[in-house]
Amino acid sequence: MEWQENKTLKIQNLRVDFLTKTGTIQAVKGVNLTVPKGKITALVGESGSGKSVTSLAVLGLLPRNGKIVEGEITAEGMEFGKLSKEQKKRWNGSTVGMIFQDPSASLNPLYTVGNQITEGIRQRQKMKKEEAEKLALSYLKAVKLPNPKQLMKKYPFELSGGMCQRVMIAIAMALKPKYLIADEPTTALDVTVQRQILSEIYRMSREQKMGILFITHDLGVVAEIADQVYIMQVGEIVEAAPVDEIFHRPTHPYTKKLLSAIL
Ligand SMILES: Nc1ncnc2c1ncn2[C@@H]1O[C@H](COP(=O)(O)OP(=O)(O)OP(=O)(O)O)[C@@H](O)[C@H]1O
Ligand code: NI
Repeated sequence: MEWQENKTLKIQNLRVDFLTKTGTIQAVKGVNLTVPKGKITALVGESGSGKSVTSLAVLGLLPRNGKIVEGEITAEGMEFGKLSKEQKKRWNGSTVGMIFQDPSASLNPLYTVGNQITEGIRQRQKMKKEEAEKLALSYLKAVKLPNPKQLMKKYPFELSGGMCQRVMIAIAMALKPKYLIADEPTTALDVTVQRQILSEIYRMSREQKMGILFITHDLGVVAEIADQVYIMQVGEIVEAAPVDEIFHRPTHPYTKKLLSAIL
């Protein structure tokens, strides 16, 4: 798959090791991945294959014992490894945004929902508080959260998991990152909410030309929204192809196994 350089988030030969008491774990072993703008790229693989570690590495958010030992991550003409501390802060959020697997862990428990979205908006563009609040309200409406006005005054602990997840998506929309990594964003949500979130994510990719890396176990979801698919197994990408090819002409035995499990 060929994509224009300046319109992709590119991960090249990424290796991530974890140091543990019992030795070194090679969690990611030379991953190559290209996420083009305006499209949805799915990253699929069994539990423990290194999907979350790959995305945390892209954001510079690896746990303390994790280390990028090799590789390059580039977007918008910048190479992540060469950025200053300040630039890395900006990269995280405005170049690449993330919706985490566990939404309760990614919202700040000390601030109201309204505060968190409004601050996100004002970080990105200078505007009066009232204006930012209006905009925040419109993003909460866009993710179909009920009673958005009251919701603005609530703290994360007052919300369900599904609501937190939608708030995270609203924040991602407000920050308008060039790329968004969504790590299992709809696991543990009921089906109706799941559908709404998927269609919001799809809309962001098309309308805002956002490049989305969508991590999931669910091949049904992949078939529905992804443009291209990467299959990961024990720290490596074993197959990469446009979505139709993966479903109709899988080449790797592991991909075939995954597909046979859902058919
Ligand atoms: N802090 C850590 N210390 C040691 N090993 C870790 C650490 N974090 C992750 N790992 C290891 O890295 C590997 C990849 O984990 P990762 O969370 O990326 O898997 P995943 O593909 O996201 O799985 P899941 O689908 O369950 O979310 C696993 O073997 C895991 O044990
Ligand atoms: Ni994960």
